[in-house]
Amino acid sequence: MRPKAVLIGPPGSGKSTIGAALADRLGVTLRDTDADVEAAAGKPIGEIFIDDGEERFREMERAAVAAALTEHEGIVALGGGAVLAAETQEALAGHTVVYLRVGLSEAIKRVGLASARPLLVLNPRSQMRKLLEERLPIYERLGTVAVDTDGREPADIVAEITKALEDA
Ligand SMILES: Nc1ncnc2c1ncn2[C@@H]1O[C@H](COP(=O)(O)OP(=O)(O)O)[C@@H](O)[C@H]1O
Ligand SMILES: O=C(O)C1=C[C@@H](OP(=O)(O)O)[C@@H](O)[C@H](O)C1
Ligand SMILES: [Mg+2]
Repeated sequence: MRPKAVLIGPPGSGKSTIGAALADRLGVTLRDTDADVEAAAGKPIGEIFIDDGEERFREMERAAVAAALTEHEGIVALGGGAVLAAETQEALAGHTVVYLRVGLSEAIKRVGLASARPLLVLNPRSQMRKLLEERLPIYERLGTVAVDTDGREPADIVAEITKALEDA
């Protein structure tokens, strides 16, 4: 069993939103590993960070990603930081990995200032800039398909991904 596509990219790139629309379009279901971690912990990600720390969140995230990649046949959306784990980088080999590109300003606009994302609560703009600098090379390397999302409607992005999957 393997997903039709795995979505990666920074927070605000649209992994969860585009993932749901893409799954709809393909008549399959979306598995969002952030939701899996929340279900396993029985609390929102913000609370996991506060109560248990980021390390514990990353440990749960690695397990959620490993399970989704082997159990799910539809679309899988990862959390933005999941690709930092060497184990996850290795597990993604051989999968169709769609990298959703987003620029700093648009990512900030999308996640908003009152972000539910614990890493972006303090100084969201500088945190996002740092995060992009660290991660962009990883996303670029792991993505087997890369799609620009700035200034584009979800439907347009979904159409491009669908076509890329057909051509693959
Ligand atoms: N192409 C897009 N254009 C405009 N807004 C978008 C687009 N993609 C996502 N969004 C919005 O950005 C926010 C973050 O999207 P989300 O899917 O949660 O991103 P991610 O899962 O990558 O962090 C949501 O409010 C969503 O509606
Ligand atoms: O970039 C990150 O490290 C994170 C991104 C979030 O997911 P989204 O990318 O879906 O926002 C979530 O997993 C957590 O807040 C950590
Ligand atoms: Mg998401």
